[in-house]
Amino acid sequence: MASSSSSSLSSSLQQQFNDNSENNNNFDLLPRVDFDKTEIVASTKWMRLETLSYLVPNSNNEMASQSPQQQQQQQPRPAAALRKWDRVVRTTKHSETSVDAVVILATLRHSIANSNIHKNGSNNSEKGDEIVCVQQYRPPINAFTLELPAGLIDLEDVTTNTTNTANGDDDDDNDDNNLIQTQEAAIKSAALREFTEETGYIGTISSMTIGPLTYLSPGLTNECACLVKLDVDMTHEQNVRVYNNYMKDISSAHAHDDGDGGENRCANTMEESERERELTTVLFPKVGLLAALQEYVQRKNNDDGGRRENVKLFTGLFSLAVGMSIMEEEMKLLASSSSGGSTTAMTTTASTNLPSLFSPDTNPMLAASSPTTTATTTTTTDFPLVQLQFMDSNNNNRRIPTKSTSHAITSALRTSGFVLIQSPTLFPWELQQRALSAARQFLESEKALLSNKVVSHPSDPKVYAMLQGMDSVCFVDQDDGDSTTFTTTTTKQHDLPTSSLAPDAAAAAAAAAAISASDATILDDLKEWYKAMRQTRSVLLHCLAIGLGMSSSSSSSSSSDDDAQSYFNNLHQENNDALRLIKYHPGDDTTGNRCKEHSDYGTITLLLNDGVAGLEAHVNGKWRAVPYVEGSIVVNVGTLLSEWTRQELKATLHRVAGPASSDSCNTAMEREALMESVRRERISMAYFADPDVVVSVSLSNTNTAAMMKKKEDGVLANDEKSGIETMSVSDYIRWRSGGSGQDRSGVAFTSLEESRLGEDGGEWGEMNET
Ligand SMILES: O=C(O)CCC(=O)C(=O)O
Ligand SMILES: [Fe+2]
Repeated sequence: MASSSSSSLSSSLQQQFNDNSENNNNFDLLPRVDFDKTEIVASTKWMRLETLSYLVPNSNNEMASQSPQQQQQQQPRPAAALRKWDRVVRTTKHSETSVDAVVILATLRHSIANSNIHKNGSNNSEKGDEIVCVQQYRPPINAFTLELPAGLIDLEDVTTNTTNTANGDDDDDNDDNNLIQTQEAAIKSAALREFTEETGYIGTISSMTIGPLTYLSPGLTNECACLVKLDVDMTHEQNVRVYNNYMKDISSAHAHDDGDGGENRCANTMEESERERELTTVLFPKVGLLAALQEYVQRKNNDDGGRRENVKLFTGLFSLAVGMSIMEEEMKLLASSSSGGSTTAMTTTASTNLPSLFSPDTNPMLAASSPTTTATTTTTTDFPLVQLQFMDSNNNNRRIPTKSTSHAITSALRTSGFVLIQSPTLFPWELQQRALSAARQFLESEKALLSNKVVSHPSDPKVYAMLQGMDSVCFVDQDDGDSTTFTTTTTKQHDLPTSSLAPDAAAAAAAAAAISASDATILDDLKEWYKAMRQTRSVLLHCLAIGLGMSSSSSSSSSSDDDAQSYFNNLHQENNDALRLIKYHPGDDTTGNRCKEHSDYGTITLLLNDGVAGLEAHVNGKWRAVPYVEGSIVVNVGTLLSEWTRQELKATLHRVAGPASSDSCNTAMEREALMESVRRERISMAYFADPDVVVSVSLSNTNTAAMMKKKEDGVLANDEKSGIETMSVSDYIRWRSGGSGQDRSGVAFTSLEESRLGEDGGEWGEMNET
């Protein structure tokens, strides 16, 4: 930039600069500090305030653009101007260029524990890696901060390592090498020590890398640090212990405030100074780090179970998270463009999200008291990913979705009927993995298979089980939806007895007994997921009421919040929701579809799967792969909600593709990718939100209405004119579930089948279940 400035400096001045500068001797082009002129303004045990004198070259550009003659003709002018600058220096600093501190980026490698499951008995095989952060009180800002663990480098680190590496050789090159090695060793030992002191974990150096010297706030101080990357090996006994304590803390925090998150106080390894700083460890998922941080900060600053904490972010951590989120977006775009999404328009990209992060009035981290107005949406326009964000609320523990979250979700459900959502608060990655693992274990447990809790699907290559209920969530016996039940029991009394849908405590106990006591945690994990999904359903229905403009006013008064909250949720008070656990068997070329095309029949469906590809939705005349994004779940609309909204929200056909659905593959490679996932087992969990059975619904779908009419014609007095357009939800569910309605087996219809059934009256027995 100032490439010609050296020519304007007299050689004596230049010499003076060189002599006076303790460092940067070889960088002629910089303004130079005259360290001899440094005034010490104030000094304490830890810090010094100094006023520096430095020289700035004059008018570089002007001089450079002139010819040598022009330059000679000009009046001599001072080549440089003297300037002052105040700075803070740590008294612990050894020299102008020595490193003050280490900052530690430590990854909890559950993935490493994976390959060693048998060694330590840890069963976190499904868990995603986590970043270790610390929260502590920082007096200068009178707030808590979330930071990467860090520590000052002690003189001890350097001297210990100097003696270790000194070899008596007085060769200059060797001295330099020794110095570098010494510094490196000092940095490593400081990083390992500080990390364990602050977090209790033992860092390993399998992927240890040391970054260059970086400057933390160069306008203020010459303080500098090296970033050290560490792994936390989760086969290490101490690490497992610290982690288990942390998880215990989290779940007791859960039990206490029904909230989320928790901290590990690591009391046993803590030094007095750390205790005074109220230092705690907090783990965040590596994938989705930015959203998780945002949510944590927002929650802490609002009301975390009655305790507001005023938490701020360390710049380095925030920058890291932004960088990682940019990378995640890039990867997602790559993934969706290479997995059949090539025909999908991709208009929303990471770059469009970033401005909102930096705008004080939209960013919850910058202005914790203002609600966010911009949702973070990514991936494709067909299947956007929305991070659920909530408004500030002084209503204890009530989560009010922001307008932008609500509009992003509603808009996706209007367009494709599908949306991906992420919320580390409502359904953290850790819980997802626990639930999937519990589902797998349940579906494979012999007792469950012997009981009628788990059944094989009559045509698709899968087994499934249903979990239902309110206070005592339990498994539902699966009989085969006896088709005769419907025709023989149909009367004018349309509403199903509530008890058949909400099993009682005795049934719950019986179901629980069906799996042995040692399997109790399986049931607990599944119930936890069920409850998380019930909360998520409630939030989503709140979003939809806001997004569809169902609240009475647009002001953010609590009454309109209540209106929107209850608009759809009031129709879901009986808790008829059901969670279906599904295991698709490993297939081959002869496997048909893993789940034939259908639309869901209820309000909304919340889908979690284990990442094995296959879910496809029929959007704009084409089958498109619904992307899998770690940490997110898929939401889609059922027919009832679609009907309620006069088809404003789309109940989109979807399927789990097998070899029979190669129409979605554009290339041989895509087909091979599909086959690769077909050959793998696939676990998914579909949470169906269903309305109360007493609700009536007007069906505008003529095929459905015609079908209903014909069905009723067969049983009831033949009345061609009445009851065609309206039926109760119970009738509708009964119709869609192929009989009794009790087992919610989820009979699926293609639109083709609906019309065929409409024409000829149809046969319940011909319908396939999803
Ligand atoms: O397994 C899946 O991913 C989808 C299942 C599904 O659509 C259903 O059960 O309704
Ligand atoms: Fe479905």
